[in-house]
Amino acid sequence: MGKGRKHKPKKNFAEKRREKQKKNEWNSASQSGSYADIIRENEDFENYYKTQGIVPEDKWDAFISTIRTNLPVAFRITGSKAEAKALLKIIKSDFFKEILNADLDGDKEDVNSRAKTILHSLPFYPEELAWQLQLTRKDIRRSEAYFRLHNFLIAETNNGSISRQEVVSMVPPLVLDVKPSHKVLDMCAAPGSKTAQLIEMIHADEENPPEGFVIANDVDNNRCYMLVHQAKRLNSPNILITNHDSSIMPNFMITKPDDTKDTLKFDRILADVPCSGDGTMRKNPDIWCKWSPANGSNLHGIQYRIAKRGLELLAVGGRMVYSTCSLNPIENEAVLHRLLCETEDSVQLIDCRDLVPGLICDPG
Ligand SMILES: C[S@@+](CC[C@H](N)C(=O)[O-])C[C@H]1O[C@@H](n2cnc3c(N)ncnc32)[C@H](O)[C@@H]1O
Repeated sequence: MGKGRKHKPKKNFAEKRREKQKKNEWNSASQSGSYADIIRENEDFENYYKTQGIVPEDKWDAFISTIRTNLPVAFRITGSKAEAKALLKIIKSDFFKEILNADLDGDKEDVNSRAKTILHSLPFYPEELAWQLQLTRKDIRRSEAYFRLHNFLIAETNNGSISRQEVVSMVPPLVLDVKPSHKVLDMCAAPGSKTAQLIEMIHADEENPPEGFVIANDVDNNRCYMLVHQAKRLNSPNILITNHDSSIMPNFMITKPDDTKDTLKFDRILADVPCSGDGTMRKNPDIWCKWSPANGSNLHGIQYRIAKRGLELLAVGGRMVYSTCSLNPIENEAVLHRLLCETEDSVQLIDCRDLVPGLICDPG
């Protein structure tokens, strides 16, 4: 018998891309690189938002200078409660303090307070499970200690114990207030960082299997594979992925215990709609070069249609969160205003700031 050729199982394209993405996640997170040369100015952007009055006049200068700076990296501690607790202990331990303090000069108190600025937990995230890290790529190159910290975070990301996620992206699932019994629909879910949070919330009670589930949908077939990856990583049997235009999402039919059919209504819906993304300039500085008021206006229609379909699929007494990563009132307040006018008293806007204590925010 001839020697068979040894076939190494080939990694498919998506797997290779994901591996590369994981490695790059923390590298690109520490920023600079190819974006260093971008001039962070756009006259139309400034005129538009100044005229819209999105921040009070006395806060404009602080606002504009902040959005010109790079975004700090943030991550969530994931996994079971026991695993999360163990990792949190490491992050709060002397091992971490030593790493952070190793490169700082000054007296002890000063060093400790500067180390806290570099790595600190987010006040509004429950149980200290979300953290922000203020390190640039330059810091990591410059310091052996930060390089070790960086490698620790990459290793923990690879084994699924932490998920890199922007701070603002953590907010919509928090205010959705998902409980293990809830039927949840995530209408525009890919790449799935918020879906992961929703699934974790469904599994919050580790003693009992949840009654609820998450249906994660995205119109983009390729991006749905990212959702499959998230679901696999979290090992949950309580997720279903669908690939549909959510503005015309069909009804989901269920069979009740008495064998009759009914339309499924959701207790919680997340409409994290496609948007111009101009709130992500600190992470994607190329938006400074591309920004135009038309970007937001062109998206208002689809954003409204997705949110409207969401309300139709929502159970009476349920909660829907509408979110974008745009600053533009045409994509935010105008969509909600239109829906509230059309639905009259059947839909209510609720104040959920009590679910994110310490988050600095203003009413729209
Ligand atoms: C802002 S991203 C969602 C981010 C995601 N929720 C997360 O946290 O990772 C918007 C997503 O909406 C999807 N999308 C765009 N139009 C859609 C539509 N009509 N129906 C469903 N998904 C849509 C895009 O493919 C994109 O993945």
